[in-house]
Amino acid sequence: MSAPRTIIDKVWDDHVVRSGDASDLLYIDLHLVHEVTSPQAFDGIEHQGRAVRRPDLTLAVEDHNVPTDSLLIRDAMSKAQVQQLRANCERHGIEHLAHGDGRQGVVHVVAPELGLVQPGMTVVCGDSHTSTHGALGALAFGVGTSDVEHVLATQTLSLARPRTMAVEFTGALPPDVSPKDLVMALIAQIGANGAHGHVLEYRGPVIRQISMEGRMSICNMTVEAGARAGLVAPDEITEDYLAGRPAAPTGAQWDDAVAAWRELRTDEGARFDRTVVVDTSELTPFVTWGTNPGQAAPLGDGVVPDPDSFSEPGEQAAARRALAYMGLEPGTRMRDIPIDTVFLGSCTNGRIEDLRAAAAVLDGRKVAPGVRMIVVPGSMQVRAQAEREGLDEVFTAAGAQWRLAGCSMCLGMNNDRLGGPARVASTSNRNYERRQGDHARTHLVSPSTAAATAVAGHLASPRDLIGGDR
Ligand SMILES: CC(C)[C@H](C(=O)O)[C@@H](O)C(=O)O
Ligand code: SF4
Repeated sequence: MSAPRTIIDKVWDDHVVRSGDASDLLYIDLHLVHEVTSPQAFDGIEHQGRAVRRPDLTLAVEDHNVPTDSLLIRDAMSKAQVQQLRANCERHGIEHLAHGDGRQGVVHVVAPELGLVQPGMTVVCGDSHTSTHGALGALAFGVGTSDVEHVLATQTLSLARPRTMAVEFTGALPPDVSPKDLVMALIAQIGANGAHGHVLEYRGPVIRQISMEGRMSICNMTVEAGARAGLVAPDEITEDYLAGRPAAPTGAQWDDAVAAWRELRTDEGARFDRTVVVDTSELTPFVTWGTNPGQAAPLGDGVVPDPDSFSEPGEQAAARRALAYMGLEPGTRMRDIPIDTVFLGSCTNGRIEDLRAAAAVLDGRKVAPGVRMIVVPGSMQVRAQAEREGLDEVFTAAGAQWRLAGCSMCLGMNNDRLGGPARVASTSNRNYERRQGDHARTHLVSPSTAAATAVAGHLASPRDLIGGDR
């Protein structure tokens, strides 16, 4: 009998075209492309007179640069980049979802909802949050532009075999703790670089209860722990999510696929290079106070930490710098931090369940005076579903703006970039300095925390609103 293997090793081994000492050449089953990291890659292959090897395994989506308040791209640079993507896709016969297409959206929301990502696949994209797709049991990596070129030309990629890490969420799951809070708690526990060089398998009883959307939020933020990728072994939740999606297999092929997916799990006794356990029983919603996703505290009783309380000099310096940028004083209770802007959206939390969670909190309530909230569905399909459920009306009645799909305020590559000083509660994944605007201070939060914060005008959880202004 062969030695027990992790699911990570199984997917890897299944895709090795050629093994080498330092790295293996892997076959790539799905290549996702967006306008920001692909222009030079297309230029590169054209310069060498090469064709795209498998246009049929490639999908392009416009997301980073598109405005979400209109279909008209006013910014000249954004327009040029989007037009270049369209021209490249046309020349190479690649399916392309343009701004205005009913399936357009953030690439990491779009590909799973079309059923393109399936268990056991390898997926790459020139984008760090490609890790999202691990939720479906795929090995999904973000790559750089030179790798995008390599994949376009050959449908393969040379990669060093990663170390493996098991992340076990154990314990009861408190009702107000969302998948976003779980992954923020993990990153706060191990640090923003704590999983460097690893691929994670999320395991244990808690992950089994979490929906596909929630698993995507968790896998999405895996890169914020420094990991290359993270995945969840497929189960019935995965099968139910995929059944009936446009690109999912049907008939006898579906039955064969499901039989194969059921075998796709870590063998008993397989060794991980590292194991991390996160006890979820005592968690409360998590929010960041600093300028990397690991600089986070529980909203329940958390305070802005004193930089001197960290043991490492590097951490102390990072905390000092973060507090200066964020304009925060040590000892301030997290829930006392006032907010003027709320962003609900992104590939972390722009899915239908995220919008439902926020709408449940906003229903019958109002966004606080002086607070601006924008709600940006992760895809046009999410937008349509939300409208079928009347969620858009809940958002607009509360005073929030209801937008088209795109990356929007997650990062400043479109006209949702914040011009002046702002303090933002954001459901996205990065709180780096200047990411949302030159003077923007970002606090990462879950969708329900974002909604409660919009109502309260300061960082707050839904529980804080009870007995309040309903
Ligand atoms: C623009 C792109 C390369 C970038 C990424 O790789 O993640 C962006 O999506 C982000 O979230 O910062
Ligand atoms: S939504 Fe944000 S994190 Fe996701 S791909 Fe777009 S910019 Fe990157």
